[in-house]
Amino acid sequence: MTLASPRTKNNHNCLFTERRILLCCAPYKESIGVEAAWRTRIRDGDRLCTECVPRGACKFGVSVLAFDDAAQHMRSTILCPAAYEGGPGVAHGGWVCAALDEVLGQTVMEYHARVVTANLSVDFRLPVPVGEALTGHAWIDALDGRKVRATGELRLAASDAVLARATGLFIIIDPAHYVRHADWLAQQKVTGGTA
Ligand SMILES: CCCCCCCCCC(=O)SCCNC(=O)CCNC(=O)[C@H](O)C(C)(C)COP(=O)(O)OP(=O)(O)OC[C@H]1O[C@@H](n2cnc3c(N)ncnc32)[C@H](O)[C@@H]1OP(=O)(O)O
Repeated sequence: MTLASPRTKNNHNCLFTERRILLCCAPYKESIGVEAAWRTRIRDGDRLCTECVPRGACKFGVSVLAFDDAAQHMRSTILCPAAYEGGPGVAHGGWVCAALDEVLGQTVMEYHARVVTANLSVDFRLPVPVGEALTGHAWIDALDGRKVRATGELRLAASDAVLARATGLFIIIDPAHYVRHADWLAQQKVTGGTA
């Protein structure tokens, strides 16, 4: 498959910022190994964490997202950056949790609404190599009011071996969530990082 074809553009409202975003198809499907039916979105600015927005990329190395809408299943390409090396050549467990949080969270937000993670349970099955192509998989298990449960896996792209698995509980938040937090924090006599 040639990757040189221009992106197919669709206007779409970003769930978080209400900005118009692009849903992009085709260019990187091959890298993620997805069938043509999967809808692929390149992460060029939409639904990134606040600190990642200026650089237009996820700091944890979660890049292309592809969706099987019928199954509410997401696949993503992931590479553990060298900065998150823990043991020699392998990822720090904190990065594994962060990457799975990202993969599950993106899936829940794609199919439901803006959420925060209330609970994440991770099984570390095998060490995760740094700088090696990985895939993230996640799917929705259940929706119950504001609670969304999802499961996800981090796999080695070369063999599809499952390296880590997580289940998560995500809570749908309203637009005032972070305003309430800022108000709460203002009452806590915080010092802005000084001891
Ligand atoms: C924008 C780009 C995003 C890219 C994707 C990244 C995804 C990553 C997402 C994250 O990592 S978010 C950061 C980590 N998470 C947090 O900081 C959340 C901190 N916790 C909270 O803000 C609040 O505790 C929370 C919003 C989760 C809940 O508070 P609320 O006051 O809104 O709800 P409430 O406490 O009434 O709980 C609602 C329901 O959830 C249940 N619940 C809440 N936390 C729970 C918990 N930990 N375990 C089990 N159940 C829980 C709770 O029992 C209740 O169930 P019922 O409706 O059946 O009564």
